[in-house]
Amino acid sequence: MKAVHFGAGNIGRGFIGSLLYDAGYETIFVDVNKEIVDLLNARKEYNVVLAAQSKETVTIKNVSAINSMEHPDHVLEAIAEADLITTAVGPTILPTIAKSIAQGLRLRVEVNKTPLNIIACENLIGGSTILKEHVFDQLSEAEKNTYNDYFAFPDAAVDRIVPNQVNEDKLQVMVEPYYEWVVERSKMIGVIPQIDGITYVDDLKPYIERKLFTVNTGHAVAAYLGYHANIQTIDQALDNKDIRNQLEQTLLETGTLLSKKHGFDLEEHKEYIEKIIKRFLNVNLADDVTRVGRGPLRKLGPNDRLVGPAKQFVEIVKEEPVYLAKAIAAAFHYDVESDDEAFQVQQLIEEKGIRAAVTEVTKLESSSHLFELIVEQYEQLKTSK
Ligand SMILES: NC(=O)c1ccc[n+]([C@@H]2O[C@H](COP(=O)([O-])OP(=O)(O)OC[C@H]3O[C@@H](n4cnc5c(N)ncnc54)[C@H](O)[C@@H]3O)[C@@H](O)[C@H]2O)c1
Ligand SMILES: O=P(O)(O)OC[C@@H](O)[C@@H](O)[C@H](O)[C@H](O)CO
Repeated sequence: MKAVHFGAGNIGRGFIGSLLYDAGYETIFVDVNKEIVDLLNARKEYNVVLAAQSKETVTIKNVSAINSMEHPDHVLEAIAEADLITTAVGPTILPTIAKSIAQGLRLRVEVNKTPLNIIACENLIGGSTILKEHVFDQLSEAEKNTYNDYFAFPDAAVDRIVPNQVNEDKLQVMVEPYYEWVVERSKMIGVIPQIDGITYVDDLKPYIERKLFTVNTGHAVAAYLGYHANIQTIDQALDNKDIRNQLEQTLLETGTLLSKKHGFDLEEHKEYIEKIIKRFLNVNLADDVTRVGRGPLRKLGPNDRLVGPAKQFVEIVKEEPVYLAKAIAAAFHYDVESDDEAFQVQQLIEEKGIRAAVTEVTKLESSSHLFELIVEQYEQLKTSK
């Protein structure tokens, strides 16, 4: 069995590649990073190290890679032959890889008319559905009809903290021991892949919202407030009493929303929160706040981990999400120079002011209470810099 995985980065090698190997797949990574691609092809294996005291190491074999800049035609051939396609490139890269996926599917319908599942493993609600839209934008009306019969894009939620890697061995990846991969079975086509570690569910919405609005919302709180307080890593941010309290209160807001919206038992959900906080406290990860805070333009988007639950909290819980508002305000203060999205947000604030920036980035109505709350918190944080 062959899997083609787009993105041989942290989650690609450290999580998806590892589970695919355990399930007996030969994995062909597609990436634009020449150094990683060349190393994968030279060695055909790499190590995954658990960020625990044991430092347990597993060797992932049966892998190779294609540089999509140098050999775009090889990518198409690999897609034509694949039994499964997965991605972990980051939400903003999906439109780019959609072009080669569309061309690969075109070749596939000529040479290998078998069903294929394409699973986007990104931190994004409806990630595979969005990828499908980008792929279908490349197709004619006639092609769309045919391709719907052969190709499926089941949505997924992936959870494993994989920090930036600082290993001498460029292929080695250190990952936390915990992982969860949930895939929407009802949207799949053909034979369901037998991969240990995948939980199949009929409706992904509750699972992706629980993951994004707890793990990633909590992470964002620690990252943006940690950065504001000149703290370097997520575990260190949680050692700060105020940030820890802000994180717990924010997750109580999203927890209240999730239990009201999806019927999660609030007490059980609090245990889920506790487990996540313990994962954040893992000192072996040394997870930099700038990795977790990366891409604030995306993270401040209307449906992402901060504004998404804040809006829904107002609609469903019918109270003011004061802690989420503070986290959003902190994200607007995130001014890491090397982060293109942070630069864009800061430039927007400088040129048009915070009110216009909040409107443009979050798409919130400027007449809403939530909007005022964010601006108010933004001004307050200014004084504590
Ligand atoms: N790291 C984590 O803890 C974690 C956990 C769960 C989900 N995710 C999600 O997984 C995705 C990837 O995150 P990551 O941490 O692995 O990032 P990463 O930067 O380590 O990996 C992304 C990889 O994609 C490659 N890439 C960029 N453009 C490409 C292109 N056009 N074609 C093919 N490959 C391309 C990059 O070279 C890189 O190797 C994101 O959506 C992220 O939200 C990350
Ligand atoms: O990957 P991002 O940029 O969407 O979010 C940063 C982190 O919150 C994220 O990578 C987590 O480590 C991961 O989602 C844990 O499963």
